[in-house]
Amino acid sequence: MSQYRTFTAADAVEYAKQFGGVDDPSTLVSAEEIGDGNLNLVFKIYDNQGKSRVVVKQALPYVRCVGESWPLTLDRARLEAQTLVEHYKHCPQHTVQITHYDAELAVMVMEDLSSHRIWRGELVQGVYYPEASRQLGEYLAQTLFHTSDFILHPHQKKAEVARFINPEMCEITEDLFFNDPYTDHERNKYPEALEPLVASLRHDDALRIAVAGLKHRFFANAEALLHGDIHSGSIFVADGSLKAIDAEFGYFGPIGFDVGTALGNLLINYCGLPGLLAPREAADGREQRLSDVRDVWIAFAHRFLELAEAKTTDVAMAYPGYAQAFLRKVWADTIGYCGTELIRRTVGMSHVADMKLIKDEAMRTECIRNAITLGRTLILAADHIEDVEALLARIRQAV
Ligand SMILES: Nc1ncnc2c1ncn2[C@@H]1O[C@H](COP(=O)(O)OP(=O)(O)O)[C@@H](O)[C@H]1O
Ligand SMILES: CSC[C@H]1O[C@H](OP(=O)(O)O)[C@H](O)[C@@H]1O
Repeated sequence: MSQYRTFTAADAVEYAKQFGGVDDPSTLVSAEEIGDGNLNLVFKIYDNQGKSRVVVKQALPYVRCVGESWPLTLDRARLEAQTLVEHYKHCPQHTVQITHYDAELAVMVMEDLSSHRIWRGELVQGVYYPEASRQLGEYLAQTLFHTSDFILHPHQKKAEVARFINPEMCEITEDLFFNDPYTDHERNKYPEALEPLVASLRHDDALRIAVAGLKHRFFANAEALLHGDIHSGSIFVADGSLKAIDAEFGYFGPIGFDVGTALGNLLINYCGLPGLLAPREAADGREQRLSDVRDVWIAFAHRFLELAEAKTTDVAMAYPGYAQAFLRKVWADTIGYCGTELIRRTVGMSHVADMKLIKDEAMRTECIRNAITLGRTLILAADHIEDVEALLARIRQAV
């Protein structure tokens, strides 16, 4: 018989007293459910001084933002905890620490990051963290390199691919990224005025073939243990600090998917800023986003190459020039997946604050139009954009 029950705040406090790793558990007295994501319950546990001490996160047996009509595997809590534990091993400075996990209850206890703020919230308000993009590139390079064939023994790699098989969560991505926005799906949501543009996506053969290729590589290319949903709402920032959370979509997939998702969210912000801030601040913010895109890629690629040079264990893959050749493919994937993130966040069901918070309806529609147009441009041009400077030029040209 399963022990699973959905936690109340009181259950979360009791659980934290037992498994929170707090010196004096009797000081833990209350909990607040603060989940604002699409899927799970998240409780902050407070002590008798009103200070939050640890976080307890529990998976629900369904998609929170939809309800019980969309059941979802509880095993996602295991996948999230194990992905974050694995990433923490390779990049502790930029990964939230998971201190306890329970499969039966689909619960994990983690480090409280109340001293940080969710990056998306800061980006929409125009608050700039100059080190965040470089730190994100570092997180991506360390976690993706150290879980790839460059370094893992082939037997270990295959065992890891099996441990992180994540079919139900991958199916959500497969549908929401690569199917829904390109079909007339009931989950899609976009301003009526954009119907002709959205309809044109469905009938664009070159686009549909490029998206099919990206989906095929998402199915087939087990290159590294991805975070699987590394958007700006899954990243906490503070002065000089960045921490990734929320890795329940973790599985072995194409490296460019993680890098592209990260860049895609910076570019959604780039497209939304004119509707969020006054003209001068919006222009400055857009320049910062472009330099963030450059910094993420450069930090990622430099560190990945450095690690490949120093630590590659496979004889064939260690041959001089191979890592550079591999990164050229990752670059093309990155641009393509970045484009699909822009489109799925504006045409599909999972909209984000960078667009939702734009008050003026006409302006919001224009910003969404720009994001869709940019997404399409990037998917179509992915194999032809030489380097990051050429990418920035394309973005400026497109919107
Ligand atoms: N370790 C943490 N410390 C403090 N707050 C957290 C922590 N983890 C999550 N949160 C808060 O809970 C919210 C939802 O968490 P998230 O992991 O994104 O849930 P979901 O899986 O439902 O998307 C975050 O946006 C953040 O505000
Ligand atoms: C039906 S899940 C939709 C969407 O929600 C996830 O995001 P988060 O867990 O950060 O709220 C993920 O991006 C999914 O694609």
